[in-house]
Amino acid sequence: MTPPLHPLIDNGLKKGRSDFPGGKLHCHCRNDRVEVSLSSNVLHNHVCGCSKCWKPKGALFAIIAVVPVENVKVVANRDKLVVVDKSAVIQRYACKHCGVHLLGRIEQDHAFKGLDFVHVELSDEKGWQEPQFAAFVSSTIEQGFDPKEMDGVRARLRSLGLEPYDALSPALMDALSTFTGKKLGKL
Ligand SMILES: N[C@@H](CCC(=O)N[C@@H](CS)C(=O)NCC(=O)O)C(=O)O
Ligand SMILES: [Zn+2]
Ligand SMILES: [Zn+2]
Repeated sequence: MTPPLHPLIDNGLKKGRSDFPGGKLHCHCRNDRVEVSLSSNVLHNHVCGCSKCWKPKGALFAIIAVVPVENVKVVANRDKLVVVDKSAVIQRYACKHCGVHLLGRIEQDHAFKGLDFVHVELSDEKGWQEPQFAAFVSSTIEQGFDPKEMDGVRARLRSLGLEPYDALSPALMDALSTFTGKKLGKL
């Protein structure tokens, strides 16, 4: 028995719609919810096992995607947002009351600058791009997950169509290395 991975995928993946126009994300507060409006669908949606991405209680993975910053707008209760770790590459803005991460932004020179990181499960709308792969799978061990159970977790991810990686997907790793190669003048 594999443990719950994430409520959005535990009962199988639901495919998104290519014509999905975006929607609103909101935090988990009962009142005065922080709201973020996205004016497009997301890209590169994936599950992430790292310790920094916000995940719902009991889930082994986060589900996280990117969206161009110009398509992202905080539309309600922005004053409740705080940066979780100012030293991180991704500045993750969390609701200081419920702890949910509403968006992650990269301010420094970086391959992914210009893309915000968001969790589509914070939306009531259906049609968001479904997860495409699993990232930072081995990082779950750092948070206490039994290394002996990793084969089962990877098999379960594969059965859902989510190829497991211990960093990002090859395409995203290539994008990061292309950026570095150019910066170093090697490309
Ligand atoms: N093993 C580390 C990996 C952390 C990590 O590198 N996370 C990736 C995926 S979200 C990243 O890009 N982090 C940049 C950041 O957190 O700013 C952990 O679990 O904390
Ligand atoms: Zn909240
Ligand atoms: Zn992560």
